[in-house]
Amino acid sequence: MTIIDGKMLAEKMQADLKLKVARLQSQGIVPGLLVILVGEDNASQIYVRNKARVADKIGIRSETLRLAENVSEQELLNVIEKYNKDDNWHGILVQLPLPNHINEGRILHAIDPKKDVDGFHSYNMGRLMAGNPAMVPSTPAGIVEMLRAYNVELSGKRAVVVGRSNIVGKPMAMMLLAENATVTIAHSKTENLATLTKEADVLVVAIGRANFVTADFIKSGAVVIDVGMNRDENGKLCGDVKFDEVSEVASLITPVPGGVGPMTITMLMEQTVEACMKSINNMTDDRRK
Ligand SMILES: Nc1nc(=O)c2c([nH]1)NC[C@@H]1CN(c3ccc(C(=O)N[C@@H](CCC(=O)O)C(=O)O)cc3)C=[N+]21
Ligand SMILES: [Mg+2]
Repeated sequence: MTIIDGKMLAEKMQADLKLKVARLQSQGIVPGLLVILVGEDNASQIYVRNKARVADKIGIRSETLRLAENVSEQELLNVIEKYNKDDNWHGILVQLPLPNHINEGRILHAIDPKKDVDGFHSYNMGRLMAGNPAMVPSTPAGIVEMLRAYNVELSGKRAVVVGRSNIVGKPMAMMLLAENATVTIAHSKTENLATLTKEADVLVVAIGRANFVTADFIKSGAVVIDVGMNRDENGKLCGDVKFDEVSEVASLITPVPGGVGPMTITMLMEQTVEACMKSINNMTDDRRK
């Protein structure tokens, strides 16, 4: 069994990105990522801080705009509109979850799809579904990068994704399909889940329940990707997969922490740089017109 080192791969990609950003900087261009954080949710504060730290390391200018928990939907929409128009910001990310009084879908749709580094806007989701991806959600994109780095064969293989969220499960299934895997999406209503997952050559687990997936869910030699980010009964960070026993059965497995999480952040940065480069090309195109 081999542990997929997401942290190391993320650091390598960050070093490559740093060079790319340095080249942009020598032309006087600095990619900018605006993160909007509503309220005081503890986990969100940590994630946002991590994003800012990685942006800084790569040379991306980032700013976290903190809005009060009781900010109105309209105020938030106004803020997004302002940054949509501001050419200095190439990426805009609204940290989820949002407070209940705010309609998440309406907010995500207010972000200019060109600046939607999360890939959550329906335009970008549609592009992914159409097989012509633009901005893509960073968690599944990071998983595809990990599978590629570890030479995991996907074509013709049986992939099972547990979880059907718009931010992980659904886009993950589309990306695996694009790699010619035979894809099944399972979820909380799926009957005989373990029987199904036991058929998976590649199993992606994104259900949000600590240590839910045990060794009896796993085909011998399977590749297991754990998207979970939970706290166990001792408050320790853990995934959706019971690592100790599943790693006995799997051929490759991601740890938590140090697996999917660092790759998620890195792909966000990559998309910010990509958005910046595209915006320059568009400006050049406009001048040519
Ligand atoms: N608009 C939006 N975009 C997101 O991408 C987004 C979001 N909202 N809301 C919350 C989730 C969660 N998420 C994580 C990213 C990195 C780690 C990460 O780096 N985890 C570290 C451990 C971090 C720790 O120690 O707590 C690891 O797995 O090694 C975790 C979680 C992004 N999300
Ligand atoms: Mg994650």
